[in-house]
Amino acid sequence: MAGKPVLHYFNGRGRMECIRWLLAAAGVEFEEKFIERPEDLEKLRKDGKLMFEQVPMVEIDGMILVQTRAILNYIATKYDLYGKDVKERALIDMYTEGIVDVTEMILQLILCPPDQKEAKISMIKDKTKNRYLPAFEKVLKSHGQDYLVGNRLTRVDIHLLELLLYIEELDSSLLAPFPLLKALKSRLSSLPNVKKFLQPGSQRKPPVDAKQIEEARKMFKFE
Ligand SMILES: N[C@@H](CCC(=O)N[C@@H](CS)C(=O)NCC(=O)O)C(=O)O
Repeated sequence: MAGKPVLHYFNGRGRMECIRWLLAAAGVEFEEKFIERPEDLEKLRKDGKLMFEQVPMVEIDGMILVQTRAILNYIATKYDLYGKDVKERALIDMYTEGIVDVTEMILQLILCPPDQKEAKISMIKDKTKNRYLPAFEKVLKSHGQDYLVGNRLTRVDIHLLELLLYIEELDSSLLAPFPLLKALKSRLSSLPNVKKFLQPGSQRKPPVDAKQIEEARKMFKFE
């Protein structure tokens, strides 16, 4: 039997947190090998484990996978979280890309120069409130099911839950005008695997320490 997947990334959310979320929601236990110093990343590169010299990297089922989307696609397919047919999959992909657009804006906020931060937060709040959350509320209303696509849990519900938690962290009032999204959030939060991952210590917290942010920026050459 294959061992647990091993996740290689730094001890932060970044591009790995959605992978952690999806594995956890599928009820898959995983191990983490944190990249703590530039040498850790260099070693993975020298060992030929990073196809494009980048992380996230996941060792799973005898494969070494890189590229966040490819990793998520594999997990979603393997654990039957990718819809029942090509049409459901098309919707899942479309909704997922919208979620990625907002999630990336929020995650990149920590790397934003202090003098631009306020303007960026206000732009993100505006887009979240007026563009993205209304779009997902509308999907739930017209679809009339407990989940975003089809009538069972798929990866996109998990991606959206992760995003809703980040949005609440940014401003807890943003979700207020969206009753169907709030109901989805509480339904998903009570699923046993999700509930377990919501326990303190399972998810990564945003870095608060300026030194930690600077180190990550240097190590990963963030612009
Ligand atoms: N398209 C890749 C991008 C990966 C990426 O940019 N990884 C960053 C860390 S979040 C990295 O390894 N940067 C180091 C470098 O590019 O040299 C993905 O989605 O996985």
